[in-house]
Amino acid sequence: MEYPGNLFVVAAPSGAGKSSLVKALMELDSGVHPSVSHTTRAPRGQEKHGREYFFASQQEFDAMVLADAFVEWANVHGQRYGTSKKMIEERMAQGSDVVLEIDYQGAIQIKQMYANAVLIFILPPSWEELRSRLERRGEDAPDIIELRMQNAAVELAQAKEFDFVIINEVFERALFDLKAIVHAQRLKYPAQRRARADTFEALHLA
Ligand SMILES: Nc1ncnc2c1ncn2[C@@H]1O[C@H](COP(=O)(O)OP(=O)(O)OP(=O)(O)O)[C@@H](O)[C@H]1O
Ligand SMILES: Nc1nc2c(ncn2[C@@H]2O[C@H](COP(=O)(O)O)[C@@H](O)[C@H]2O)c(=O)[nH]1
Repeated sequence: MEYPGNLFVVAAPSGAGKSSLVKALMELDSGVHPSVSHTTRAPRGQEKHGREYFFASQQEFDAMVLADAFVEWANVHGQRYGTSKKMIEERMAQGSDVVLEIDYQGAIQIKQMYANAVLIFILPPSWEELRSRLERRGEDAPDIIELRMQNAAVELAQAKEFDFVIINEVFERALFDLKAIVHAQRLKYPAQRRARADTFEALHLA
């Protein structure tokens, strides 16, 4: 089914900067809305239930899997994470663009379900910088950082499966690339060209 809203999937190894980029994009563009995932991991820092994630017990997560409530879910860094089908389909049906910050396994499942979804992979500029961003963020214990660095090797090998790759070295440059992808996608399908409908009419392309 084709919805009036677009679906963007942003994946990256932990620490590459996807949350920072998506947050900055949403501050600039009120047409892009996040999907809040469910996870079995515990909240960290200032995270709030319903804002960063819906924090679920193993039993609650199992029940959602059984009820077919997730459009995708995966095991990531030893925890389970999933995207609610109802949340994203309602938003896209209303004409909102939805952005998912999920791992590569989820991204591949999403592309199988929604052929028009745009898959974007964020690369760090180097392994050293990836580790140092995880350390500087100061939210994960050393053993968790080690696990995330090991998983990053597997994740980076999946970048070639994505529609676009952005290198997040200079933050503003990476944000510019992300904005350009979003704007270009909005012009692609007739139902999504509202912002420049006048141009398409003038060119007899409406
Ligand atoms: N271009 C950049 N240059 C320097 N630091 C950056 C850049 N982009 C993001 N950061 C910093 O790197 C850290 C990791 O970024 P962020 O939390 O956005 O990563 P993430 O990919 O969303 O990680 P996770 O998957 O674990 O949530 C943060 O402290 C962020 O401020
Ligand atoms: N497949 C999915 N992956 C998800 C989802 N929500 C988040 N994630 C990914 O998990 C890791 C770790 O996140 P963190 O918040 O614990 O640092 C990261 O790669 C996320 O993108 C989801 O719904 N599905």
